[in-house]
Amino acid sequence: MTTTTGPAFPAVDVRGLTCRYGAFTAVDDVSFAVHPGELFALLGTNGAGKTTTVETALGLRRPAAGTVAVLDRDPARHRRDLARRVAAIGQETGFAEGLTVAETLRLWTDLHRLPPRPAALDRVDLAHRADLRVGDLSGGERRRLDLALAAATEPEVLFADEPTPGLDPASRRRTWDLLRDLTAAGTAVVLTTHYLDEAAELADHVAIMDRGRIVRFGTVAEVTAAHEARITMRPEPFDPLDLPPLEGRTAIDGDTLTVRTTALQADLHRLLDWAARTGVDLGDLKAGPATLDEVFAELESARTERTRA
Ligand SMILES: Nc1ncnc2c1ncn2[C@@H]1O[C@H](COP(=O)(O)OP(=O)(O)OP(=O)(O)O)[C@@H](O)[C@H]1O
Repeated sequence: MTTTTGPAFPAVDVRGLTCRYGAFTAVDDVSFAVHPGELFALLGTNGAGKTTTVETALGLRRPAAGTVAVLDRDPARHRRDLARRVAAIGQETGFAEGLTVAETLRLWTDLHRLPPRPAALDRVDLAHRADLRVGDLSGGERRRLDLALAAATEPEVLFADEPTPGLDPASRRRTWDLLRDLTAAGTAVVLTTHYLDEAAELADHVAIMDRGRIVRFGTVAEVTAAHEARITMRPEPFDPLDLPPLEGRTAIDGDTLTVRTTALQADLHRLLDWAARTGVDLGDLKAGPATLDEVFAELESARTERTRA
């Protein structure tokens, strides 16, 4: 856990990481650092290289080039040493089907030489399932057990690979709360997710990977601010020829006007001024920065255009 001064090194330090499967480069010169108490989200399309990056940080693969340090150690050489301090929850869970939930938790804490922690099940709302065999749990309950076990060890680093698919909204919220509790207690969390709302909700920093490379990095606000903001409205009465000059690009679809702009405030001001002068009603007016979804869509369409060219 975090000391009052904090360690001098990041909890996870990835520099120039390159991973290959034969001749295929799955991760290409990737660098990022995650500090204690920080949640870092690794986003990307299918096959972007997220799992390969995480597996390398867990010491399951060796890099073709670059370095990975977890708690200042090489995870491939110090896996056993790090196992007590680093937790991972993955897309596949490998529990003994015949044990009950409570027995599984007990076995887990024994393995980690920890005192029994039955309250760990409360944190993921599984206490009422304590006596059920793991084999009888639903898919979502298994994911919650996976998270409960990881959290019970109070890890210094947690790799959470897609922790919420298949969870109902309440369980998803509870998982988010638990991840927040862990970071508040000083755990460095590396989250891989396809849910952009999850990243926007939880992450201090995000990196978007595309075909092995990090193509965007920063806080969610920084990543979205680098893309065009959007203003939409249904002006009434609406004569497109009467619009004031704007810096952004306008598009009209039926009675809806959309403006994509890098000058959100200035263009909004011009539109409000125009509406006040001309008596136009700006129905359903919405204005805001790009969302992570829109950033993804833009990256995707830029990629499609490059492929076509
Ligand atoms: N064992 C392997 N042998 C060959 N290629 C592999 C192997 N494992 C992964 N790959 C390829 O490496 C690339 C990166 O895979 P990876 O699983 O890291 O992506 P990901 O971002 O986690 O994807 P997803 O979001 O679909 O889980 C993909 O193109 C994948 O097909």
